[in-house]
Parts: sequence; C-alpha cells; structure tokens
Amino acid sequence: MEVGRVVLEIEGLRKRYGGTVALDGCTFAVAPKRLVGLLGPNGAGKTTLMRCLLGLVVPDGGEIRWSGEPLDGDRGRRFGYMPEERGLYPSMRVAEQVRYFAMLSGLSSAAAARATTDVLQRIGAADLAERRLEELSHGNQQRIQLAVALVHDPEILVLDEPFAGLDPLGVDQFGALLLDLAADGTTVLFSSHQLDLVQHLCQDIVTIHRGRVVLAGELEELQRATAYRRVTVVFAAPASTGWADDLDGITVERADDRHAQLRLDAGSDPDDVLQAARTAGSVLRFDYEPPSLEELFREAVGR
Ligand SMILES: Nc1ncnc2c1ncn2[C@@H]1O[C@H](COP(=O)(O)OP(=O)(O)OP(=O)(O)O)[C@@H](O)[C@H]1O
Repeated sequence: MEVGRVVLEIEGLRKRYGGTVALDGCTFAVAPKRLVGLLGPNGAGKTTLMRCLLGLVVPDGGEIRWSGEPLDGDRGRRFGYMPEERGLYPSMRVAEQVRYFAMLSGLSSAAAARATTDVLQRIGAADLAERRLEELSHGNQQRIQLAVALVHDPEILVLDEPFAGLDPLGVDQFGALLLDLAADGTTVLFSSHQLDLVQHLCQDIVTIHRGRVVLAGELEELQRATAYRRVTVVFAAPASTGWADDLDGITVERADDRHAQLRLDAGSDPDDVLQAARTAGSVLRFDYEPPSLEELFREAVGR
C-alpha cells in the first residue's frame, strides 16, 4: 500500500482469553475511502479485532494508529460500529431509536433529530421512521442498524457480518449502500464468510487465521501476483476426453466430455490450451482467469 494512503494501522495486536489466543500479532493497514473485506475461518479473531478497534476489548499488546497517531479516546466520533448481535430496542420506533443513539454519541437534541432525518434519507429508510423495529423484516432491521452506526457521520464504519441472513435482494441492496458510503468518503471495514460477495464488492481484503494476518492487500493486485491461472473450457457438444493430459505446465482439476477445469502454471500459454481443446471438439466457452478470492483464501488458511 502506498505511503500516505493509510488511515488506520494495526500493528502487532495481541489478545488472549485465558488459554485461548484470539489475536497473535495482527498487523495490517487500511487506506481511506475503501471498502475492505475482513475474512477468516470461524474463531480466527475477526470480532476480537473489531472490538479492539472500537475500544470494547483492551488488547494485551500492539498498537492501533489513526492517521499516524496512536488511537486515543475519540474513537466514538471516528468509528461507527455495527455489531453482529443486535443492540437495538425491538419496541422502540425507528426514528426515536436512531435519535437516541445519536444523542448518546454526543449530539444535541436538535442536531440528533436533523442527523436522524438525514441518515434515514441517505439509506433509503425515511418511510420506516415511525415503524417499530420488531415489525420490520430482517433486511430492514439491518438498515436501521446501519443508520445507528452512521448517524454521527463517522470516518470509518466497522461492520461484523452485516450480510448474514439477508436474502439475495437484501444482499444487493445492502452492498449498494456500502459502495455508496465508500464512494462518498467513508472507509468501510466489514467481516464476512461470503467470499463471492466480498470479491464482488471489496477493493481490499484482510484475511486472518489463528489471530494473524495471512493475506492482505488490494484484491486485484493479489490475484495478479499469483503465479498460476485458471482455464475453464465448455464444449458445445460431447468432445473427446484426455486432450489436456499431456500439455506442459497444466494440471487437469476436473474434466468430462463437456467441461474442463485446468490450472496453468506461470508461463503456460492459454493459446496452446485453446488449440488443444479445439482438436477435441467445438469450444463454446473459454475462460482464462486469475484465481478467485475463494482459492486465495483456501490457500492462505491451508484448506
Ligand atoms: N469473551 C471471550 N472469552 C473467551 N474466549 C473468547 C471470547 N471472545 C472470543 N474468544 C475466543 O477467541 C477466538 C477468536 O474469536 P472471535 O470471535 O474473535 O473470532 P471470529 O473470527 O470473529 O469468529 P467467527 O467467524 O466464528 O465469528 C475464538 O477461539 C473464541 O472462542
């Protein structure tokens, strides 16, 4: 990451719960105005990390810096947090609830009312203002959680599995909201197990495994820097098999008479593969791609 393009730095963060090591020297940096996916298997340390960022858990060691300075007491103003477990009041009306949290973050009553109207408008939930939270769908409850996290206009938004439990439409809508926020200048860091979604949305990723960062950076750059490539071939009609078996630098991962999935080592020419495929049958589709985020993730965590 370029020097000067960093807003949040986490260095050597450690946290232990009794005999369990949750963070084991976790180090990475976040550039401003980016959408960053925080990945890791169950128990990797993601929630602990987010809670350390928010000051809800005190780390045993390491440092968190904001614009080069150690993070001090004004986290509340800088950070917006959407925890995985709901912390809202089910029977309270939406606007009243958002206003209440705005005042908790230090806004005056009048400023909180204005900020509430603005944030509900911004996330497309103005029509929900007078509804009780418990009456809303899961997706709309997530929106209100987001409104609460955003109402004091934080510089960075930290969300713990915000997409969990949303249907595909809800995922699209919530993803679009996060993209808009990042485009408007808010840095967004969110954890997720949905790797295809992270690949689709995020510019940057951080992968934690056993409390340490095992893969981090700009996703396209990480993909580009991986030596091997993936080729998928689809034939228009059943083709003869075995056509790729003797090609140099190629591993056949899956193949039948209609499809083949191959891994090409660095330096292997996709043209050679296409030519070989054409000897076997009529090629309907030929994809030459870097590894997916899911493949990078599996390699990074050794699965
Ligand atoms: N309050 C706690 N007391 C004891 N152990 C804890 C506590 N919080 C977390 N841990 C342990 O620390 C480790 C990291 O947990 P954490 O919740 O940070 O992981 P995670 O990456 O968020 O996992 P998941 O994807 O399952 O939500 C786990 O082994 C967990 O059991």
